[in-house]
Amino acid sequence: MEYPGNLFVVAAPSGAGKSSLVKALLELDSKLNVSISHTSRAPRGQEQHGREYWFTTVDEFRTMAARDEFFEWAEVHGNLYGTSRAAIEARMAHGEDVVLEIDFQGALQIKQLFPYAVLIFILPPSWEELEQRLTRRGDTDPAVIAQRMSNARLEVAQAQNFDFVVVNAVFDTAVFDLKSIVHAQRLKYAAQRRNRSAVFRALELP
Ligand SMILES: Nc1ncnc2c1ncn2[C@@H]1O[C@H](COP(=O)(O)OP(=O)(O)OP(=O)(O)O)[C@@H](O)[C@H]1O
Ligand SMILES: Nc1nc2c(ncn2[C@@H]2O[C@H](COP(=O)(O)O)[C@@H](O)[C@H]2O)c(=O)[nH]1
Repeated sequence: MEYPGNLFVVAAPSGAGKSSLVKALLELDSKLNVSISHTSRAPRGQEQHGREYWFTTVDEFRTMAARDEFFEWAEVHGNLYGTSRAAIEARMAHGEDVVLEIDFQGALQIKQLFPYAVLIFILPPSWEELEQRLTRRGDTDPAVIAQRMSNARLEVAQAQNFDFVVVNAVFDTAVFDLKSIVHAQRLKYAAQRRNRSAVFRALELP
C-alpha cells in the first residue's frame, strides 16, 4: 500500500518517553499529525476519550478488528491497542505526514503494509532510569510497572529491526534527533520523486 506523504512510527518500552517526545516534536512541526489509537485499557490519570486514546471495551475492539478496521493492532501489557484506518487514512491520502506512537508488534505490521514507513525506536538511558520514569509519572500502579519493566527487556531486543534508534537521556537532544530524522526523510522522499518544490518545502525555502 502506498500513499503520498511520510509515515513515521515511534515505538519504545513503556516509560521511555515516546509520548513526551512526540508531543514536543508536534509543537515544533505543524506539518506532522499524530494518530489517536484505540485501546481496551481503562483511562489513566487525566486521560480523555478522543485525546490520548479512543477508549473501547474489549468486545468493541474485537468487533472492529473482525471488521478489518485496523491497519495494525496488538495485545500489549495485557490490553488491546490498535491504529484504526479511520484515524489516518484520509490524512495519508491527502499527502500529510503522520506519526504513530505504537508498540514494536504494531510497528512491524505497519512496515509490512507500508514498506516506506520510517521506524524509530526510543531507548531509555538505563533500566534504573526507565523504572524511575514509570514511578515518577505517578499514574501507573506498582504491579503494572513490574509487568512493563519485564516486557521492556523483550521490547528492547526489537530495536535492531528499526530504521533508527534514539536514546532519550537528555530530553532536548532526543527531540532534536527525532526532528533531524523527520527532516532528512522529507528531503529523501522529495528527492526520490524529483520534486523540486517538495524539496524546497522540506527545506522551508520560499
Ligand atoms: N529525557 C527525559 N528525562 C527525564 N524524564 C523524562 C524524559 N523523557 C520523558 N520523561 C518522563 O518520563 C515519564 C514517561 O514518559 P512518557 O509518558 O512520555 O513515556 P511513554 O514512553 O510514552 O510511556 P507509555 O508507553 O507508557 O505511554 C514522564 O513522566 C515524562 O515526563
Ligand atoms: N500496537 C499498538 N500499540 C500501541 C498503540 N497505541 C499505544 N500502543 C502502545 O501500547 C503501550 C502501552 O501504552 P500505555 O498508553 O498503556 O502506556 C505503549 O508501548 C504504546 O506505544 C496502537 O495503536 N497499536
